[in-house]
Amino acid sequence: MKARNTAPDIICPISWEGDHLLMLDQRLLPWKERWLKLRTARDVHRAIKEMVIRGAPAIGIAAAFGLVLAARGAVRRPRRFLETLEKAASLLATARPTAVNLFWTLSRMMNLARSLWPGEPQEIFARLEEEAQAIWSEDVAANRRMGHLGAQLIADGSTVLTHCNAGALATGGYGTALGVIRAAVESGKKIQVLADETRPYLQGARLTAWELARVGIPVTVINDSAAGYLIAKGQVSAIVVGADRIAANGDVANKIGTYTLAVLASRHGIPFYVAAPRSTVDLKTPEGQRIPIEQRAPEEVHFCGRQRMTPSGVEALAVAFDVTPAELITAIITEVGVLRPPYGPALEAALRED
Ligand SMILES: CSC[C@@H](O)[C@@H](O)C(=O)COP(=O)(O)O
Repeated sequence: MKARNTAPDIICPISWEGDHLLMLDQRLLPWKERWLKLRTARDVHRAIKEMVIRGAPAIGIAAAFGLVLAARGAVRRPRRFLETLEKAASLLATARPTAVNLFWTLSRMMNLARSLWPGEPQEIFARLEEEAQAIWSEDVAANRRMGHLGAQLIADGSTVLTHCNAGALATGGYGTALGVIRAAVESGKKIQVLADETRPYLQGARLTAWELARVGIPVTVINDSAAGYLIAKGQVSAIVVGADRIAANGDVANKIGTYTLAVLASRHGIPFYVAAPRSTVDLKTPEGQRIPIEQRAPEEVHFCGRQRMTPSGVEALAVAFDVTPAELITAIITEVGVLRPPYGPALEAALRED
């Protein structure tokens, strides 16, 4: 069954068309709005790896539809149905290592497939399609709930700094960190947003700025290295970011540069909030140092667009994420409540909630 969001203020990175997945190519934003047609799990794997889609919850949702596409193709080879799905899940799991949402959705989808096997492939395909749609709509609902809860932490007249893109493009729609900002604005508060450009991939300059402009929230893009100066001058009231993985003790992996902001927030006594759904919590990883951190191709640092910025012969290191220790985080905003330290028991309790 087709599924898409059509309301004008709803930005959504994917559209499920019943026999293929449409994906907004985030590599081309804000210059071009091009939708790619994906027909196989292999297409989805490539799209995640190459950052056509990015952001922890969005990667997870895309992977769920990758499995739906694999199931659709496997209906024609019923005897190898489950084996085909297992292979597709293993492939999708290699797309990116840090965002735990990818592994969470793959195991949710595969647990369902295994529980229905042996069975009628067409029927299992239909159930997987429903499950992927449920994962997607649950994410949007979680975003809205987080937005509502998080907005209460943001005072009228605040200037909020955010990093990377934790908005509708990075989720099923609406956003985590940007959801908090959007909900604060929707509740009538006057909010200024500062968006770090987020070198090298420029998720802040390209995507956060595009998204906020689209929903009519004024945003000022700053170069990443300006954050310390502005915070020291008292020009930032709070920092709100998303997360790619939250370890059992509350340490948070997020886009490289997040840790620097948390240190600055602590030094200058401003709140540092993380907004993330429970699908981003990984209780199996005890602490942040155990979270696998993605390193991307050095070209992402060497180049700005098509222009090489470094002399030939020098090396570059493209570390994609860092870890912010729990002690630097003022609160973790989830869909079931605003968690405060100590995060270990708070996260465990949040995951037990219905
Ligand atoms: C709601 S998205 C939270 C995070 O996934 C986001 O802040 C982030 O770090 C994304 O990194 P990316 O490399 O663009 O996938």
